[in-house]
Amino acid sequence: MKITNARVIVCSPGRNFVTLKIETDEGLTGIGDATLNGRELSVAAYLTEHVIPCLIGRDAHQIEDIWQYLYKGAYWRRGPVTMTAIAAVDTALWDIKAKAANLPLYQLLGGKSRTGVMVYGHANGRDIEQTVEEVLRYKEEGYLAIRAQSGVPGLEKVYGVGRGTMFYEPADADLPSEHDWSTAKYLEHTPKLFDAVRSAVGPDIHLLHDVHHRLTPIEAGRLGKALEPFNLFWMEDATPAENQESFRLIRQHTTTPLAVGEIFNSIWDCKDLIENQLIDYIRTTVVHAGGITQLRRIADLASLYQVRTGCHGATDLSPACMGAALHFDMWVPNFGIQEYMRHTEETDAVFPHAYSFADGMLHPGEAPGHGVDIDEKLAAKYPYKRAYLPVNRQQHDGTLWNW
Ligand SMILES: O=C(O)[C@@H](O)[C@@H](O)[C@H](O)[C@H](O)CO
Ligand SMILES: [Mg+2]
Repeated sequence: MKITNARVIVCSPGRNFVTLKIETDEGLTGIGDATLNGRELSVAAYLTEHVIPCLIGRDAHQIEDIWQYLYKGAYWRRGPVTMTAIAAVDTALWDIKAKAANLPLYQLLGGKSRTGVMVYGHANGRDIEQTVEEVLRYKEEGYLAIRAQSGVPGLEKVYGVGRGTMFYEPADADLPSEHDWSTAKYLEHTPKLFDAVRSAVGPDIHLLHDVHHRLTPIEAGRLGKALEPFNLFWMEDATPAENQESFRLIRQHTTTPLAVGEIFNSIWDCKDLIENQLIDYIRTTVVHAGGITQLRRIADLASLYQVRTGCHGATDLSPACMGAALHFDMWVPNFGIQEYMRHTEETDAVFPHAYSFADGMLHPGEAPGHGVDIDEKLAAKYPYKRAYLPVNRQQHDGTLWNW
């Protein structure tokens, strides 16, 4: 089955998405997500200018060979742009292979290992009271796991707290907006938030929190320790992960489980943290970590050390990524949890999909392939709009900080 054509579709149904569509001489097509939030057009150009010409005429079934060809053949290995582009090709090819077999993708990976994919929803509010209300709303909707983020007194805007409540979308401006940050205020507030949330929601719901890279290692150790009484499922991205040794320091101070990896793009970024058992959950997902082909390798490595998966699933990852991730989640033996930040209705309409939510779980559906398509006519009605994630500056002197 030969690849006859491939093209990049950029659209903005409420937010920007980049999608790769591959066509074959047998009439089968597949799609893959290629969205890199705030840097979208770099991946679109990488695919159009440098990858697509190399795909035409290749056997669509040779997924592994094409992966190696794009990875080793680029000479310049790894990096978010390259790996997102490779992921898009890989996802589209797995979609095609599963359609050719007339099977849902999870069957090709090894079949179902569970009845559904446990997800965590995002509860956020401007203060503790509103966040507690939101957590209870998610519980009411059947969620088994809930991430809680709240506004911090004295800070105007913080990561994780949006304009509306059900749909959180941080990319919001033609140029990056600038927020104030105060570690002291955040550290003072967050244990109080989880004290209130845990007593309102009871012991059975899994609670999660995303620190979003904003603490130093020793501050992260202190927060993890302070949160121990509230029994978190995980504390995510407690400190920036370029210096992975720093996780050793956090580990020495807390038994709160640690999750890392949504911004990693290769197995090499994950290796030391996993092998040294410095984390409990690995957050890489299909789109930014080289597709299904590499994600399986990361998960297999993680399984040797009892590290479980927790795929990233924010709104800037398109339904095509979510669909593929859910098939992976159905199969992967060391599954932990899947993030589920709901897309808007406009996005869902552009990407018709077979997955659905019921009783705290997502189900990938039984459609052949990964079960997600793109309505190109509808997509064309939503042209690309430049948008960026915000940046943080220290409140007292304006020093640029992590957002
Ligand atoms: O855990 C998460 O979902 C995040 O950290 C994301 O919201 C992240 O900020 C975005 O994916 C950035 O594009
Ligand atoms: Mg995160």
